[in-house]
Amino acid sequence: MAETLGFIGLGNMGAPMAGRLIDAGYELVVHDARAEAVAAFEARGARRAGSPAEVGAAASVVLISLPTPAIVEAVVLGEGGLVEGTAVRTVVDLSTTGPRMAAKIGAALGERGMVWVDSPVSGGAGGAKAGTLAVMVAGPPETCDQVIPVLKVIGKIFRVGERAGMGQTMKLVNNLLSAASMAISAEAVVMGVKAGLDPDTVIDVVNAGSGRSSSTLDKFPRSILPRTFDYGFATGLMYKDVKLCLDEAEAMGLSLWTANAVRQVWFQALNELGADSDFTKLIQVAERAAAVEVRGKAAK
Ligand SMILES: NC(=O)c1ccc[n+]([C@@H]2O[C@H](COP(=O)([O-])OP(=O)(O)OC[C@H]3O[C@@H](n4cnc5c(N)ncnc54)[C@H](O)[C@@H]3O)[C@@H](O)[C@H]2O)c1
Repeated sequence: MAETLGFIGLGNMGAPMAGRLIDAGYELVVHDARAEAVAAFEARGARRAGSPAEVGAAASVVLISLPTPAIVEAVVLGEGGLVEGTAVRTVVDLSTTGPRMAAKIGAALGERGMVWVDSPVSGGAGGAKAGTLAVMVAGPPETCDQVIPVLKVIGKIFRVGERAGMGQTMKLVNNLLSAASMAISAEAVVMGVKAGLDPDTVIDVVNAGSGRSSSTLDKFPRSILPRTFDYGFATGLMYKDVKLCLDEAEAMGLSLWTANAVRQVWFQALNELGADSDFTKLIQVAERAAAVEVRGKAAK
C-alpha cells in the first residue's frame, strides 16, 4: 500500500510540491484554508481533511507550506491544530518560518514526543513544479533519513544541521541575497533603459557578464520583460523574509547595513504594490521614480 502523507498549505509552492508527491505515488490527506485549493486535489485522488487536527489524525508524516510564522504556529499548535491528531509523529516545515519560531515549535513538539524537521525550500513555483528546489533540511539525523526520500521528490537535498532553525537560517541567508539582487537589478536596469538602452540587450549582456544573478537570469526574462508579473511569490512574503533575517541579525548583535537598505526597498514596495502583488512588480516602483517603462520581448 502506498504511504499516506499529510500536506497542509496548497498555495503557489504547496500545490506543485503536493502534486509531485501524488505523481510519485504517495497518498495525500490535504488541508488548506481555501476550499478551491483542496477541491483541486480531491479531483486528483487526495483525501480532504477539514482541519489540521484531522490531517494529524490521518498521517504520521505531515508536510506544511504556509505563509507566515504566526500561521505556521497556529496551524501546528493552535486550537484544532496538527498536534491534536493522534497519528502524527513527524512534521516537515517547508515554509519560511524563521529560526526562532522553528526552535519554539520544535521544542513544543519534542515535549509531545513528535519531531519537527525544519526544511525550507528555494527555487520558486517553477522549481517546485519541476522538482528542482534547493531543500535545506535540519533535524535529528534518523528522522531526516526517514523523510529525505519524500523530499527528494521536490528537489535537491542539503543537510544543513541537526537543530530546528538551522534550515531557516540557511533560507534567510539565501533570501536576503535574492531580495537584494531583485532590488538592485530593478534599479540598474531602469537606469540603463532611461539612458536609452534596449531592455532585452541589457539583460542579455548582464547575463553574459559579471552582473548576472537569479533575478536577471530568471525573473527578468520570465516575468518582468514580458510584463506578465506571474512569478508566483508575493511581495508581502519577500518583505517577511528580509525582516526575519534582520531580526535574527539584530538578535545576534550584527548590523547588516546593505540588508537594511534592502528592507527599506521592500517596505516601499509593500506600501506601493500591496502584500499580495507578485514580487517581480518591484520594477514598477523603480519605473515610477524614473518615469520610464522596462518592456522587453515575451519569455522564450
Ligand atoms: N512562492 C515562492 O516562490 C516561495 C519560494 C520558497 C519559499 N516560499 C515560502 O513558502 C511558504 C508558502 O509560500 P507560497 O508562495 O506558496 O504562499 P501562498 O500564499 O501562495 O500559499 C499559502 C497557502 O496556505 C494557505 N493558508 C493560509 N493560512 C492558512 C491556514 N490558517 N490554514 C490552512 N491553510 C492556510 C493559503 O490558502 C494558501 O493556499 C511561505 O512561507 C513562503 O515564504 C515561497
